[in-house]
Amino acid sequence: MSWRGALSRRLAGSPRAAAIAASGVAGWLGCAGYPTLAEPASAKRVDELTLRVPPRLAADFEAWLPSYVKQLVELPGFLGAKLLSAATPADEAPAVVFVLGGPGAGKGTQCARIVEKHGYVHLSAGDLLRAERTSGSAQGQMIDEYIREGKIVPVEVTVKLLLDAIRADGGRRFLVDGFPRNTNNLSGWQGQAGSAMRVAAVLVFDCPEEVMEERLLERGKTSGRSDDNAASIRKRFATFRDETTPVLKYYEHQGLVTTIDGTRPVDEVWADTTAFIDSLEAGWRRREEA
Ligand SMILES: Nc1ncnc2c1ncn2[C@@H]1O[C@H](COP(=O)(O)OP(=O)(O)OP(=O)(O)O)[C@@H](O)[C@H]1O
Ligand SMILES: O=c1ccn([C@@H]2O[C@H](COP(=O)(O)O)[C@@H](O)[C@H]2O)c(=O)[nH]1
Repeated sequence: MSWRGALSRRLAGSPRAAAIAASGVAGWLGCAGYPTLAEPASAKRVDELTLRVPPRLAADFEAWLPSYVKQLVELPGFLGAKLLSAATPADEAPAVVFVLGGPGAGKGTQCARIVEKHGYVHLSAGDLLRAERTSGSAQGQMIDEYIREGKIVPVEVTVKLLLDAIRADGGRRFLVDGFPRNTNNLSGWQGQAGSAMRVAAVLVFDCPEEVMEERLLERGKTSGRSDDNAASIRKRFATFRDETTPVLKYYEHQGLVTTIDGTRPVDEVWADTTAFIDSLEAGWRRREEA
């Protein structure tokens, strides 16, 4: 499958910008372990740029690569690159902060404090899935198996639960905790929620596996969670490393990621977390006043 997009039209007549964009795209695809750029833009005049993508990845790429490329060509120095359409939804759309990090990194703990101090609405994708699992719905058993195995539930299920919760709440500032977990989640979100929601930031809690494992085993003594045991924890770590890392890379390239060291005591992590939310809010206020 070849992917062709608006990039070529926007870059027509701007070979320098195209070459930079091409090497950026190729570098990123390479470092994510995906196939590299098939036809680098070396011609004097660039009318079209083609990326070859294996069929199993085609749907993912179609949904989110174009928006990534849009971000790329907006960077300063990309001479002549013009957007044909807005890269981000209107500012009026409800804002979402994705909260990511390995299992046990402290996402839920910090989110609870953000809710209390800053008034955000906290939606944990894992909590929504656990609630759906016990609701007696037909898909409950399927969700149960995925969670136990540390695998990622099909995106249609998760995005529907998230969007239903967002719409039911009607708020303007949401913390979406533990999502998107893989590139399929990302494309599903962009397809179903992309135009209605604004991803304002991605907050990542960084923590080594040994520390997270200790926390989860301790939590497992009382949590009642079917995946807080040594075997499931190992699988969850592997899923995070293999599937969530490319999502983090994607948002890093968009300049949306803030990483906080989650290894420290809760209060120290919180000091950085609340400072981050304050700076996010200050940025919004400045934009509103401008
Ligand atoms: N900074 C910290 N220091 C020590 N323990 C912590 C810290 N943050 C959270 N914990 C504890 O570690 C466990 C996991 O924390 P938490 O549930 O917030 O993580 P999480 O990232 O949301 O996990 P999961 O992805 O598995 O839901 C909890 O028992 C929590 O009390
Ligand atoms: O977007 C998501 C979020 C979670 N899952 C599944 O749930 C478990 C538990 O998630 P926590 O964030 O630790 O509560 C996770 O291991 C996945 O199996 C999911 O599929 N998609």
